[in-house]
Amino acid sequence: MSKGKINVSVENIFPLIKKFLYSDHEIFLRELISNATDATLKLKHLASVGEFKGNTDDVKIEVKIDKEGKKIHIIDQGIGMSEEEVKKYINDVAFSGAEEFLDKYKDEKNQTGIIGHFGLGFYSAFMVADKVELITKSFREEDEAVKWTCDGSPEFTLEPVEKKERGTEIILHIADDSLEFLEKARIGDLLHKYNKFMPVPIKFGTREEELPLPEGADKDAKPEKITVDNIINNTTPAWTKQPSELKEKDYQDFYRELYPMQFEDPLFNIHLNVDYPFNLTGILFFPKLTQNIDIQKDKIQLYQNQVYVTDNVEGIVPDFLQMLRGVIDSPDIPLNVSRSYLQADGAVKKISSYITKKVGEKLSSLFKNNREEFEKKWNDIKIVIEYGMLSEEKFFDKAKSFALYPTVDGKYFTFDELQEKLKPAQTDKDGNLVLLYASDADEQHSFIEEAQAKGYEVLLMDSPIVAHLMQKLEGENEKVKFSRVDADSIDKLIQKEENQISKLTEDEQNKLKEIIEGIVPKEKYSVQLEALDSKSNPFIITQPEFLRRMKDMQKTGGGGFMGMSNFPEMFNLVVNTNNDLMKKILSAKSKRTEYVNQALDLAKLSQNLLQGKDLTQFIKRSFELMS
Ligand SMILES: Nc1ncnc2c1ncn2[C@@H]1O[C@H](COP(=O)(O)OP(=O)(O)OP(=O)(O)O)[C@@H](O)[C@H]1O
Repeated sequence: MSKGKINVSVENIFPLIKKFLYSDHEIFLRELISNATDATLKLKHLASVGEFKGNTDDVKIEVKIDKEGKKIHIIDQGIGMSEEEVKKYINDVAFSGAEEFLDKYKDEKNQTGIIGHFGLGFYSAFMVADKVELITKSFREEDEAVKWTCDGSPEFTLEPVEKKERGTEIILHIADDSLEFLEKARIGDLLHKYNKFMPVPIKFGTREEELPLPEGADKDAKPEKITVDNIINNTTPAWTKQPSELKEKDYQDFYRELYPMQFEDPLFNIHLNVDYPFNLTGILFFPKLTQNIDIQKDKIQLYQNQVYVTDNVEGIVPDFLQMLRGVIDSPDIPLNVSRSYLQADGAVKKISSYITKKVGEKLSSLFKNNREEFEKKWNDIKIVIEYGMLSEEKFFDKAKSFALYPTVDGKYFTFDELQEKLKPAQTDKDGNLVLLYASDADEQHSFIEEAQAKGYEVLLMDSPIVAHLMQKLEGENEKVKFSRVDADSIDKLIQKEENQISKLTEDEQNKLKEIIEGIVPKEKYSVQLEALDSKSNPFIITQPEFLRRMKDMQKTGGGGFMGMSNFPEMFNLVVNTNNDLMKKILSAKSKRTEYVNQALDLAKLSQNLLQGKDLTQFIKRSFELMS
């Protein structure tokens, strides 16, 4: 037996490991299984080039819990190590790796969000164990098996040991503060979280399996049961295959495998596959999204060579695509660095723009190949696309060809089509194309009807960030204006000629204004007389487009409009001087106030603004006016 002292600058590195990585103790299992996987894949590689002659078909990794003995065993059948290799790799390399890692970690301990904790490797075992044994036999027949033992101090022992099978067994003597890891359920969860797609089969206990009944067996015959290895992972998940090998069903099945609690099918998927200038594979799914852009639980998962790292893909996947689901796997993403570094990293930037490009291409081909289907999906994908158009200039350019603007009656236009088809009817006297829209087809029903009666199209723009998008589109297209149908009377929204003729004389108009202002609450309504079509409603309540849009934008985080949401609710009361009611108001003696209030309440009613006491009064007054 030989004894030695690990050459380290810190007297005792292990308490440090524990302290710094306190919250992440669980990663020891991922690290040790990754090492076992590497050792197995190396052996397979040697076999493929003829340097190893044995059979590597059924090699696996086993994780065993010995609850009574307070031990966890991780056993592989990989290349193993000779005595010299243990000295070199475990005492020197692994240790320097751990030390280097801690150095980095110390510097960045105040920076939140280090992704994964790669680079710690073998010594992470000491986060949960107070003694670690490593028993290993190299694939080279002539090398003797050795056992390395270390109790957490820099001293270790190395001695020959009896071991016939090739490979490495790590025995963790679990420390008293980590006994949770002796629970089968805890280890089962960890294996499921980190290892469910690793490339080498991982055995964790056994399970019973029923054999199929022989042909012609009795109806009541019980199938025979056998005990088989409980393999916890799928070694060839869908993203590791070529798109040509996969059918739609395979993608759907993989979605279920990733998110067993999702019952709705994804709308479509995007298979990512590049090897130059960086390596990246993965599958992204477009889920059905609702109005709700709340943070969701099932997120995109990041893997490195099939090892789960994190589901925080900030910086790697562009913001607007973080509402998608799926997997990305890349060995080229630096994992043990802070996020600010990540965002500045050239490779990572390229990955992010590659993903954006791929998503754009997929959407564009879906639109071109089957517009009808695309239109059906629009409502579920629009938030992602609109958000993308606002946040990524390149995506905005790409999305111009497939972003859709639906009308309240179910027609879909692209922006180009809107301009082409609506221009003749909806251009105002100043040459602006006015695009009318509603945010709620029921609430703005009477306004929509007025617009449609004039032959105008009304778009339905109801997603939460659409105000920002309209702002951007107007910025890019000088002669295009968006206007909500209830922002003014329809003749004012698309004003065709300069002066409309009023049936009232100027004196009458002044008098009318005075009367109405004396009755309606001043702080709420600004009274505007307009000579509209005599068939148009007498009173119309509107909220100026600018004011309302700024408020909408502020709700969803628009810069520069601070304080807008505190702005008092203010409306325009458009009074149609050509409606016959005005004559009645002017000449009425006894019922003037009632007429004005009645007309005001009706205008409120059509805007869904009549409630509570006002509604009760309205009903009462209506009956009185009838009697
Ligand atoms: N199960 C194993 N079988 C064979 N060799 C192993 C095994 N575990 C560790 N080693 C050797 O010990 C070395 C150090 O392991 P360690 O986990 O500390 O770092 P690493 O795997 O090289 O890198 P990483 O920091 O990514 O984990 C490995 O490179 C490998 O040569």
